[in-house]
Amino acid sequence: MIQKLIANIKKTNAPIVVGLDPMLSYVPEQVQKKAYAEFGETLEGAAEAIWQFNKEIIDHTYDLIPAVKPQVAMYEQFGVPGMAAFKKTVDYCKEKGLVVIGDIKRGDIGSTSAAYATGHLGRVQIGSKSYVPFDEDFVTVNPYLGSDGVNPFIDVCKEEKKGLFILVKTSNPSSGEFQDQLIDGKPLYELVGERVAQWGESCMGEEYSYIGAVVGATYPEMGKALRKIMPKSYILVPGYGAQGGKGKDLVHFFNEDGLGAIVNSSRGIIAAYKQEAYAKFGPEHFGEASRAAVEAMVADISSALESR
Ligand SMILES: O=C(O)c1cc(=O)[nH]c(=O)n1[C@@H]1O[C@H](COP(=O)(O)O)[C@@H](O)[C@H]1O
Repeated sequence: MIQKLIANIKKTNAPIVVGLDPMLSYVPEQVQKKAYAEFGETLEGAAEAIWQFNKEIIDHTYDLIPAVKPQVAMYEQFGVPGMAAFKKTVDYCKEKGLVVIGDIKRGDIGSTSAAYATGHLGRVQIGSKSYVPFDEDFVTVNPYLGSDGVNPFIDVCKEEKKGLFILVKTSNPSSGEFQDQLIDGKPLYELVGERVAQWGESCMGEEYSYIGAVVGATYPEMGKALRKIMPKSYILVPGYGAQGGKGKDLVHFFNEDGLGAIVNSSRGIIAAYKQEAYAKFGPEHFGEASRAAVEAMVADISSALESR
C-alpha cells in the first residue's frame, strides 16, 4: 500500500491528505435538512448527513488528492449508524482510487491490538468464511504500550500489504507533557522515532517502509530532527491549517527526493466554505469551496518545497 500511496502522490503532485472529520456543525443546513426529512433527527439522520457531506467533498476533490483520512471519532459519536457511515466512506474513497488512512489511534495489550488490527486492516474468520470488516489501507497507532501492542498491527500489515502511521510527536499543545521528557538526555519522541525506524526496517516497500510515523506540523524543528532519525519512514503530518501549520513549516518533513511526508488538513478543507477566503461559494457550494482549499494547500506546500 505504501507503493500505491507514493504512486498517487506522484500522479497528483500533491503530498496531502484530506481529513474527513465531519462534525455535524460543519454540515450545511440543506444537507442536514434533507437527511432529517428522510431519517428524522436521529442517529441515522446524522449519519446520513455526514455521509452525504463526505460524498460531496470526495466528488469535488478526489482527482486532486492521493489520500483521505477519516477520523473514526467523528463517526463513532453517532453510534452504530455512524460506524456504518464510516464504512461507506472508506469504500467510496477506495472506489475513487484514493488511499484510505483510518485515523483510529489504537494500541493495547497484544491480544486486543490483534483484534483492532483484524477489524481495521485484516480479515476475520467466521466458521468457513472470512470477511474484511473495515478494510482501510493504513491506520494510526498509539505506541504507548510498547512493542507487544504494536507488533500485532505490523503482522497484519505484512500479511495484507497495508501500513501504519505510529504516533511519534503529536501536534497538540500538551504533546510535550510526556513526549518531550528527557530519558538519558534524549526526548521520548526521539526514542519512539528510533523504534519506528527499527520496526520499519523489516517492512520495506521499494524506497520507503510501510511503517510510518505521525509528527505534527506545529513542531517543525522536531520534525527536522525526526526526518533524519527515520529516513525511510513516511511521515503523516497533521496540524496544517486549522491548528496553525503553514507550508513553510513543512519543508524539513520531506526528504531531498520530495517524498517522505504527507500533510493532513481536515477542518481547513472540509469546512472551507465557512472561511472568509472561500465565503463566495456559500454553503450551497461547499464541495467547490473544499476543492479551492485543496488547490490553495497544494500551491502553498509546492511553493515552499520549491524555494527550499
Ligand atoms: O493522527 C492524527 O491524524 C493526528 C495526530 C496529531 O498529532 N494531531 C492531529 O491533529 N491528528 C488528527 O488530525 C486531524 C487534524 O484536524 P484539523 O486540525 O481539522 O486539520 C484530526 O483528525 C486529528 O485527530
